[in-house]
Amino acid sequence: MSALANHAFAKMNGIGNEIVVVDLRDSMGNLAAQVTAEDARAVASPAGVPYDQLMVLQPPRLQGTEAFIKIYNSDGSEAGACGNGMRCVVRRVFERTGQSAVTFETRAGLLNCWQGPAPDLYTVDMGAPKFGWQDIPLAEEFRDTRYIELQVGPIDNPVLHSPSVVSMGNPHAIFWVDDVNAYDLERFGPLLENHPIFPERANITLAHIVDRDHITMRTWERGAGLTRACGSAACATAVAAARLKRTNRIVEMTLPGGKLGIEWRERDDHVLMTGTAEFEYEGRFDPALFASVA
Ligand SMILES: N[C@@H](CCC[C@H](N)C(=O)O)C(=O)O
Repeated sequence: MSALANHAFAKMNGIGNEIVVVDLRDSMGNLAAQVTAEDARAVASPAGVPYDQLMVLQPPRLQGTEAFIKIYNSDGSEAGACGNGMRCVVRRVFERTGQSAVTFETRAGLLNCWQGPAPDLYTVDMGAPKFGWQDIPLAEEFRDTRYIELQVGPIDNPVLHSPSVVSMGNPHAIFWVDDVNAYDLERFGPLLENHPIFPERANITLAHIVDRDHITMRTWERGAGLTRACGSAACATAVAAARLKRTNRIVEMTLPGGKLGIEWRERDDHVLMTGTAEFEYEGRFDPALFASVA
């Protein structure tokens, strides 16, 4: 029987990024480790609960942390980081415990989170970006990852080309464009996500630099497809733009689902993401969902 059968969940969203939060810390103990890719896909099936990321809270492995969080994409793959999902988890934990600052562990490392500058805002320290080609990872050496040689469309007139690449605990490619809505991201997204240059696939973003303090963007998420928001992509895009000296280190990001504030902090290289998190509804997973994967 799946660890998720009959278990409580909360459906939330982080500026439109569809998130399901499941807290397996108390009730399931070591069964928590047994949530599988099949379970995650079953939850995302038409009879389940729609989501881009499933955030599974497991018992903490390190002293001083609130939980170890496993992050699943709707295709069942695991993600190292999910900024919008983290804000949803943080809101849930703050509301239940009255805390205003907390540390979680994810596959990408420790994440400090705290109440933002207004009651409905949550800040997540997403850690330091990585730029080395092996860290992203890329399939071959690129010394300068501010722009890499990659294009789609005719060789002499590419539709999209020369993305910046960044790891924010997960791989991101950012294509700089004049109008983020002028491209068929549902068509190009899967091609680029699965391009052989990205051995672990990649999240694909179209970004337009409005001015030194403001960027608009849309993202095709690895393992989840077109989303209304991707927090780690917003961090990666802000960092990539600042690295190109085209923006300041504090920027406002406009995504289809809303706005995020991003600061690439000078003193420790960490990226801070601030935004809202919305509760939608809660329920229990129907065990029948998992019957075929039992
Ligand atoms: N929505 C997330 C990122 C999700 C992870 C991504 N699809 C991956 O597999 O890398 C966010 O808000 O950061």
